[in-house]
Amino acid sequence: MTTTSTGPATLTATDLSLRFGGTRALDGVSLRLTRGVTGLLGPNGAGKTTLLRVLATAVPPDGGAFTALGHDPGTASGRLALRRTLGYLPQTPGFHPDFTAFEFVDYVAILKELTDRGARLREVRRVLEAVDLSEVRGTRIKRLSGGMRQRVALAAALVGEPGFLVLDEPTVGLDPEQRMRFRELIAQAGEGRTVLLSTHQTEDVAMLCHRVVVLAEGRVRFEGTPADLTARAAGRVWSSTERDPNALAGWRTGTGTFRNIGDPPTGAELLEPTLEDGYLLTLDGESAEVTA
Ligand SMILES: Nc1ncnc2c1ncn2[C@@H]1O[C@H](COP(=O)(O)OP(=O)(O)OP(=O)(O)O)[C@@H](O)[C@H]1O
Repeated sequence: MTTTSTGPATLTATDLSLRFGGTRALDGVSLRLTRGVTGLLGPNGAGKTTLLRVLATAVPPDGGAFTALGHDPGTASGRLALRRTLGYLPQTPGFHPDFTAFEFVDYVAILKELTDRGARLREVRRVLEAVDLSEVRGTRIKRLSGGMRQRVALAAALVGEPGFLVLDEPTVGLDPEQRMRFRELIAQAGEGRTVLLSTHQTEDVAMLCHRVVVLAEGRVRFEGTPADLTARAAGRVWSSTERDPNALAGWRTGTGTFRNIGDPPTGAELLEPTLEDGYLLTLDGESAEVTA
């Protein structure tokens, strides 16, 4: 399922910063995106949503600049051009619960300036079909399950074939089967498009992203391939029968042994690293949340 497309930069951001009072939500973020799905990982409060909102032109940065798909949102015309090719799935999509799935997506299509009624209705049907919601398109959103609502939000983001898709934790709250289905949809969306996907699920990144950015305290801690992030943990994951006090983090696994990350003692039984291990080590264990 992993998207492999690379190539020239479609988005380049330089030194983006944004403060909320005394909080530096973004503190000099520079990054480069290409076509395909890039994962954005980071602990709570790292600045992921803020970065996505800036890149989706929902809020201007205090400092720094970016261009996306050749458009400069620092100018009024560039901002408009970028918005016309943008699909944004925010963390809390603002549904009107009494709208049906069709009415909501149609409403978004109108906002996206699809003014020809026939073409617009065809496009709404197309995106609802793409996310497998054709059968419930006449159902009110308040009666849909959480997973279906997420798919309505994705359909709305896909209206008008955007070249740049910004997805803020789209798989949160989904059961494993729905999450798998959603990953397939995002992988399809990533073919030929630039997709930035914020998530807390390291498996989302391992299974579907060709690049990954790790953000912490408003700064980029890592930018590269999922394989590079995993490789950071090579030789730094080991098993033990008791909790190892020298480990940066350690947790008891289902088999009763401990999985530790950090600097292993001599003779330790090394384990195959995962992307999550590489991610936790990148955060240096400081703000990593490890749930066994
Ligand atoms: N509108 C706001 N007003 C004040 N502070 C804000 C605002 N939005 C974000 N922040 C602060 O900026 C920092 C980054 O928040 P942000 O929501 O971008 O993090 P996040 O990585 O998306 O977190 P999470 O994983 O919990 O969604 C946090 O300290 C947050 O409290």
